[in-house]
Amino acid sequence: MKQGQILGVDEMRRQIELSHRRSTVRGIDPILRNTRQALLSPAELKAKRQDNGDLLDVLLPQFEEFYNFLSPNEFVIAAVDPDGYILHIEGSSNLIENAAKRNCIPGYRWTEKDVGTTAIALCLKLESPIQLIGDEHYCRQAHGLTSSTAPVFGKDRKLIGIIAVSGPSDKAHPHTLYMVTTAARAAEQQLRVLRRNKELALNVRFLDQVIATSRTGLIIINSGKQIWRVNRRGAEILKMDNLEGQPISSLKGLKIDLDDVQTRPESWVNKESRLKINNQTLTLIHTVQLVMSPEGERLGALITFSEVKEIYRLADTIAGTRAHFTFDSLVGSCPPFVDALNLAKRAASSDTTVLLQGETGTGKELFAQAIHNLSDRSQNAFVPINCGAIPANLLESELFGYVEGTFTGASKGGKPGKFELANTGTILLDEIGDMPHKMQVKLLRVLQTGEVYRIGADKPVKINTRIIASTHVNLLEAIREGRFREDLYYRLNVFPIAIPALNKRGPEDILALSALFLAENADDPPGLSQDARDLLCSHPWPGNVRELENCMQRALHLCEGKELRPEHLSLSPAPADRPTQAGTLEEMNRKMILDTLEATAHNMARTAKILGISRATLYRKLKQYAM
Ligand SMILES: Nc1ncnc2c1ncn2[C@@H]1O[C@H](COP(=O)(O)OP(=O)(O)OP(=O)(O)O)[C@@H](O)[C@H]1O
Repeated sequence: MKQGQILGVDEMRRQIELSHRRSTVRGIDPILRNTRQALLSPAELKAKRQDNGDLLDVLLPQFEEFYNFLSPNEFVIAAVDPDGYILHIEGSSNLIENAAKRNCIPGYRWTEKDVGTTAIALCLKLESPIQLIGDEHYCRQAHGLTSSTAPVFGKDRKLIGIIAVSGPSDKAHPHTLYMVTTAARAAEQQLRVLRRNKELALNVRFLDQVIATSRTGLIIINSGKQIWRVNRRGAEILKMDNLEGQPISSLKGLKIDLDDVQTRPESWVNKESRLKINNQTLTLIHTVQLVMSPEGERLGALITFSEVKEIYRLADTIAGTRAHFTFDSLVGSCPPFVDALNLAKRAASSDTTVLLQGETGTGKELFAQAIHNLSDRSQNAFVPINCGAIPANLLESELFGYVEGTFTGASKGGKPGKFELANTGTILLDEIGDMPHKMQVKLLRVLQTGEVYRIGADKPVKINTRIIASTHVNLLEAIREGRFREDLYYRLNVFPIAIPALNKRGPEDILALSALFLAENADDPPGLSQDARDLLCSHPWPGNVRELENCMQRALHLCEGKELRPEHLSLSPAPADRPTQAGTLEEMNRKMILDTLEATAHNMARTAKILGISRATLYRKLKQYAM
């Protein structure tokens, strides 16, 4: 027996007979029937009708069709839910009145258990169309009738309802069963369409939400390159509404070649474009992807884009180039240090170029970060670059970037330099005194024009970058020796700030910084013995605060008790005991560097750390001593 198919005559008769036997066994009275037939309250019936709203919406118009062929004075038509409850019945009022006498009205349940053998009960049980004629009904009251029923299936062939038609036996015809079955199939088809429409509407609503709430700008164009949709973020970035319907070429500077996207899709990923919008230049990073139909027809394209400064900000957060230090994190109270702090705070409130001067490790980068963080640019990038540590031939591309195809292997779409990355933010040109002469000329031009040329570019990029330069070198001396351009010096020396060496800051600052580094590196830091304090205050600190920080970290490793003593500090005796001749000191430095390099297997970072100097200083010393 196949679900949903009309049974052969013999099989139908056999099933009717079996049902009669079950009805007898169940003790259903053929005259009175089952007095305990289930009945819904009006509220329950209402709820059931609502639950089966889609089924009724589809079936009721079908019932009207029936009455084109059958008379409402002779036939009633009913919709039944999959539990056997009649949800709706139609026919003339006379017929409905008669049907009511047999409980054949909405709210009553018509399973075999309730009413014995009926077309509804058998259709529920067998999930196949059924026709009962006359005394095939178990109930005598229905003996003059012929009833035809057909199941309606929903998703995954699940029974979702039944159509039932009943009328006088002499008017009925086997065709009635076919009519009911055909109506059930038509209802199923309509329900499928209804379901698909609902799913589609849900998908469209979901997609609309995704597009609208995406934090990336989106433009969808059709195959004729006409803008079809722009999402909220896209309109925000472009500062334009009502772009829909316009050609994509109306965005000046955004060139889209769909044929090229099709043949070389990889070259349309993360491309850079400069758009001219309301007389302003907007730099976008965008990716273009084709949208194709399943048949391979080009429907259009999706353009995803972000403002370049958003990307830089993100890169910056990930690469850790954000400025963390503020003036609150700068420890020191001696007058020259406080003077430097006050000057730096004043510098923060303007956009002037600042020149930080101080020995290595005095905290020049910290000052630069603190200035940036107190300035109006604090929400934008802080980009430091060590001009002394980058090989001369790479420095130009690092600072200014390059355009696509400048050199073999140059990354696709070119690469922005540090000046561009720091646009609307701050660039720190660290170790400016070590900048190669050729680059000094180029830097001077940037300072004069406020524009940078990427290597290979014929057009400049306007930049709005605040410049802080720092140096451990005495620049005036460097000018005298011809190593530094005087014109560049005057451009940089607009707001000079001198950061004092640690040995000029006095015992209070040395001890305050020592306490800070101990607290930063241990949960329960030990105290300093008087001897240790004396030693710290008399040490010359050639590596300044950085050397002190390293010294404290090392001491914490060596000290196991509650008190830090001189032997934990691993500092050489007071400077008075050291040879003072310049040549000897140089030799000692050279030897110390060589020994440490050997001990660390030439690991530059570790060597610099052990010696308490920056890596840049180590490289400089290596160059100086021709090692
Ligand atoms: N006033 C300060 N308060 C707290 N920590 C400081 C202070 N000054 C310097 N430091 C510490 O000293 C270290 C060196 O600072 P920074 O890198 O800014 O020095 P620098 O002068 O830029 O060095 P270089 O010239 O070698 O690049 C930092 O790790 C920082 O933790």
